[in-house]
Amino acid sequence: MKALVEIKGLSVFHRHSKQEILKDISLTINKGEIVALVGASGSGKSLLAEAIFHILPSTMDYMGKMLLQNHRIEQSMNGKKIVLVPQSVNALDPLMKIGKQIQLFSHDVNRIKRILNQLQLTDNVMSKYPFQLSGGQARRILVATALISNASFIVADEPTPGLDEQARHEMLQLLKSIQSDDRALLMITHDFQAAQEIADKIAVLYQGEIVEVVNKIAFDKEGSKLVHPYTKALWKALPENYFSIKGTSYANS
Ligand SMILES: Nc1ncnc2c1ncn2[C@@H]1O[C@H](COP(=O)(O)OP(=O)(O)OP(=O)(O)O)[C@@H](O)[C@H]1O
Ligand code: NI
Repeated sequence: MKALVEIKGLSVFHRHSKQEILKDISLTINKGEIVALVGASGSGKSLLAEAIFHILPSTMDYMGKMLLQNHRIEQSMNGKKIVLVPQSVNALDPLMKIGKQIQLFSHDVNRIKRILNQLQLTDNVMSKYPFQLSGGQARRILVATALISNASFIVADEPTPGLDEQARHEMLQLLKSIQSDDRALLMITHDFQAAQEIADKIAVLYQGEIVEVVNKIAFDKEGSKLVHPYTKALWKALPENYFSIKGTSYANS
């Protein structure tokens, strides 16, 4: 497989204290691959995305290499070769109608329609302002803009919260469809189940370090190939494992 994105020895730290929040992160994302980044709240998932896009908080800095097809990732690639679906729906411009915001990424009307429909959004969202959307609709618009773009690398920071079961399913299917193009996706998520559903590999971030990269194949019924205790805990917390009856216990211990 060909590497699309390579992150090598990335550290993110506070400028003043030099305290590291992300420590020596290395991760390769191949063409056509979906990689999920999972980890607890505050473990540094969003900062990783912010480092890639050169939008770290001004009090922070990074060291290390980030490459897209062997070229250093530059801020000028944002919204073009690489697109971030930010965690906060506040990222939508409150003063610009949705249609205009989408057209910043593409003018291909058919493509726009198809993707909006796949996300259960009707054309009339185009004439609305962000404040007229529900949280779930706003999140779907953010994802739609990324999918509508021609970016080869998409990072989606928590694309599923606030969606009902049907919308969540549609969202995951649509994210998965990126695979059929020559693109790659890094999906940042709390939702281990979503990661397991669509990702080819899952990188587990724990206290600022990637402690394990799990290939899809390791998700056998027993989760026996999982190494790190944190990954095992995430796996055990999945509903299907929590309720499976093994011997006399209810949890899969
Ligand atoms: N702008 C900022 N200024 C100072 N510290 C920050 C800033 N943004 C994040 N941090 C700190 O960096 C750490 C990692 O934050 P980050 O947002 O990357 O976590 P996360 O894994 O994305 O969490 P969540 O799942 O809640 O989104 C946290 O301890 C947070 O307090
Ligand atoms: Ni985050």
